[in-house]
Amino acid sequence: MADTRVKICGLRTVADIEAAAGAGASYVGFVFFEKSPRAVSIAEAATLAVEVPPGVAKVGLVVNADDAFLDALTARVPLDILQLHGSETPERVAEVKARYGLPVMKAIGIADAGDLPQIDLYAAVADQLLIDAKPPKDAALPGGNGLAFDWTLLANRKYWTVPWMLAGGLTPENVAEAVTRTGARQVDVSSGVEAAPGQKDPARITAFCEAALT
Ligand SMILES: O=C(O)c1ccccc1NCC(=O)[C@H](O)[C@H](O)COP(=O)(O)O
Repeated sequence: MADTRVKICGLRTVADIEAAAGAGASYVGFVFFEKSPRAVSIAEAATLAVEVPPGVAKVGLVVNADDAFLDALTARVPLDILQLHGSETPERVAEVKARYGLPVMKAIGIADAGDLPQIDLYAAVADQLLIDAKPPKDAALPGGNGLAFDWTLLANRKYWTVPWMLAGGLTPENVAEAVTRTGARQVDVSSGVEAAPGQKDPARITAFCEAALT
């Protein structure tokens, strides 16, 4: 799977960035959602962004963010991609893309076949899609819950008109199987490479990248 691309999400320290970039990740994600154990402030992300080597894309993850927040974020942090991880409509995705001039990745939660039509809807407006597990109804977080969805739902629809990433409950132990089953060319992980919520484990980051990239 030498051409697979990896995103490590929820980085909070320089050591996290070094581990992700050193292991061959193509994307690093910063979470701007206060309730998350992985949350960083705009000021913290501005400091971290400087440490990201060229060639590694900096992704800013927001949840139903308004223009005031996005104005402040994009003014301070040199992001390469905005990841919209809330209930943003296709119209809002198009608006964000036009206003900030950055590629937009829309996260889509999947629990069953009834969720699949959303993928085509958002593929028409987003630059990339992140196909993730739908959070449980009582979940505190809209993502980063370490839950996988039924990968066979994607088995007959491997390709959309825009690039996509597989996310949700991926780990060093299951990522190779997930790639084989879904045909994903890009994978995203957060809790699967942590020692505790919000605390990345460099050894698990390395193991995840090795499993996904070799
Ligand atoms: O990670 C979070 O804390 C988070 C908070 C709010 C919205 C989204 C969040 N994470 C989204 C991601 O991009 C995760 O990497 C993705 O959901 C997969 O997470 P996991 O199942 O823990 O690998």
